[in-house]
Amino acid sequence: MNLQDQPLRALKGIGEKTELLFAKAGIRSLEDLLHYYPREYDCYEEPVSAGEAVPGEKNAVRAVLTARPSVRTFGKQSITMVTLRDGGKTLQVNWFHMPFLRSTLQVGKTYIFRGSVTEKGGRRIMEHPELFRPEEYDKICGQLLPVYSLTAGLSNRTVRKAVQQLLEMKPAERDYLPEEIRASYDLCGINDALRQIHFPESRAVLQKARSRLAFGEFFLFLLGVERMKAGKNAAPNHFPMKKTWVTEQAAESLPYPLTGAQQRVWRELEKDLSGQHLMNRLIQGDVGSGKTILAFLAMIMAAQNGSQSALMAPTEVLAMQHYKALTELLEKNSLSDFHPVLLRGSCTAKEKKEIKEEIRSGRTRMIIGTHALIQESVDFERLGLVITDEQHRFGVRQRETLAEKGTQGTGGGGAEPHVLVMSATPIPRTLAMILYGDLDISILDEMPARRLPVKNAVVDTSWRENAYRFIRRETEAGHQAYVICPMVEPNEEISCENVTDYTEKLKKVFGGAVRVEMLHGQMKAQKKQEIMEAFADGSIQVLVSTTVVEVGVNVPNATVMLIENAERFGLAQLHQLRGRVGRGSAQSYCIFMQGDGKKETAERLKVLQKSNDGFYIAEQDLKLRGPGDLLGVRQSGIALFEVADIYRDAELLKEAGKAVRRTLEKDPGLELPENRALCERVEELLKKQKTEN
Ligand SMILES: Nc1ncnc2c1ncn2[C@@H]1O[C@H](COP(=O)(O)OP(=O)(O)OP(=O)(O)O)[C@@H](O)[C@H]1O
Repeated sequence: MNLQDQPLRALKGIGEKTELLFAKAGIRSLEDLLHYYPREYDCYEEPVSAGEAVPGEKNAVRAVLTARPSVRTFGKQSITMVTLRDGGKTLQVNWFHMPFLRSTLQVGKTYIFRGSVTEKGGRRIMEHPELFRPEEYDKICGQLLPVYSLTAGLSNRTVRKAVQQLLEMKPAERDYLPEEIRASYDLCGINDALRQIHFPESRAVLQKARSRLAFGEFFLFLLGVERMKAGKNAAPNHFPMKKTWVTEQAAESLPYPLTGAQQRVWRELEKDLSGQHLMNRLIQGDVGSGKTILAFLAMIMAAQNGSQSALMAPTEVLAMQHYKALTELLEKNSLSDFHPVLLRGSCTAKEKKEIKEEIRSGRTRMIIGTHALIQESVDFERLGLVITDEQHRFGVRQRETLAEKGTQGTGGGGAEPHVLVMSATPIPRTLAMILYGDLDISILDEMPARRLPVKNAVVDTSWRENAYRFIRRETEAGHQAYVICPMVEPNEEISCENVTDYTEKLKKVFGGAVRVEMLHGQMKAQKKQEIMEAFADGSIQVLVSTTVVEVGVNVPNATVMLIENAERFGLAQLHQLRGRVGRGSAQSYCIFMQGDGKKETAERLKVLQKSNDGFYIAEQDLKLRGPGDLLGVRQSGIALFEVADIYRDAELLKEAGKAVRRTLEKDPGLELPENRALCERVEELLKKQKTEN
């Protein structure tokens, strides 16, 4: 029987009206119903006597009805009441709008009353309980019963009954998970899982069913991603680039040697750019691992091969910094002819017009910008490489919009460009696959040599004066400091530090010897630029800032980071902020100042004190925040799965990733007979995704 074609009316007791209600909840066929998983489970407790009922909890109370219920009416409202007695104790039971109970309940009979008990003025009251005959209750006692998400008019009982009927028809689905995978991960069959997810025999069995379904969802998704990637990687390279000695020369001109990881990733990039297929790659590296230079080398390689490249940064501050660093690198290597330009929202109309003309005519080969690159109508002459920095700040859609611009090139280059994405969000590889599904992943897992790990301190506000003394000492030694505040200006409703007042305060604390300035997102671009430049060249010693410096800002001479109201930031964000120091060879320090005095905050911040490793911190953040949101990961991941949860099931996700790799190693085209069901299912999934986009 193909459940997909079977309407709900095939079930007894479901008519047109109920069918419409089901449709509102998205259930249109028996197949939909089978996969409409419960939101939670209700466990019918062992009944207790009226005297034993515990306030604050749900109780099932077994009692003999000793008197007829009384009914009180107030206009159209009514309350039906009985009093259950047990020794000297009483329990009052109330129902709303059910006056008929007065005639249906029989004195002298035993009933089970099930509901939440409260205590008011020394009296225990059970409000609006479910009512059962003992023999009826015995049948369900101890069982886990499903609770479904409902729409108005559709009761849980109706859905439950419909599912029960459906399961009695013994629907049999073909299991898409190959036998061998099921055996090695100890997973039950799909039909067992479906039955048990609705009506589990026990909590243990329910857990098994859940794991099986979650694993299956991850497995299918990851396999789909691999197939999609294989398709994308097959796209021809419209901008084949020859390897060039110019990039080697640029790398050699740096004041440091590339780390082993940088060299490895650079070789991967070179291979992609010169290969037969289009590049779609993500570079993932912890803060300060040196991603930027790889982007610059790729841009140089593109320019040397006659293509334009565009680098899109998430903030103006960062775009300016990249522009400056790239310009210096080119000058040093006599490559200024590539003529880099900086396009940002705050350029004047005249500037924008000139820059756009340079891009359109092909005079410039390198374009750095912010969102302006996609917002403005920029025509590229021959866009061969698109780089987005800090991908989580942009959506996938924005990355694609920029890439699409390449296909409209004016100089005959109108074809899909290479795509490179850089991210400092350290997340496990499998999770990265969910977020950046269609990209190949390169990981920079080595920090530049001669970096001393940042020393951390978690303190409360009583330590502030010490912190200032410490900052003064560091500035006297020729170093610089950041102070981060959560707010720009004072706000009566939120008590936390703000950049405006704090800057004034520090100016007074440090006097004229130390230059203190502020930076925040609401300042004019010109002012921001001046401040950043003055901080970068060392003429400002202390920069009081909001989190605008969080991503990518690079001033290696800064050695102190003081974060006020550290409790207001997530661990991953604090790690990013800390990443602004420890970028040079001097010892750096990060002071997390806690303003809320809470023990939980101190515990959370200790994770940062313990480790400087972004991957470890991201993992702890995932664990601690549970259903929180790590830089938008949840939002992007949540809609994909019905049972699986990328946080709670992180381990399963990892295992599913391994299983996918194993399956594809054995059978890359999914052509073996045992993988037929799997292949069909994945194709279905990909087709569905395509039509949804
Ligand atoms: N191999 C290296 N050896 C020493 N210093 C390096 C090396 N590679 C890069 N650097 C320097 O390290 C600093 C950080 O590099 P970069 O800004 O590229 O880091 P990032 O990975 O982009 O970090 P973030 O995510 O914080 O932006 C820069 O000052 C850069 O010049």
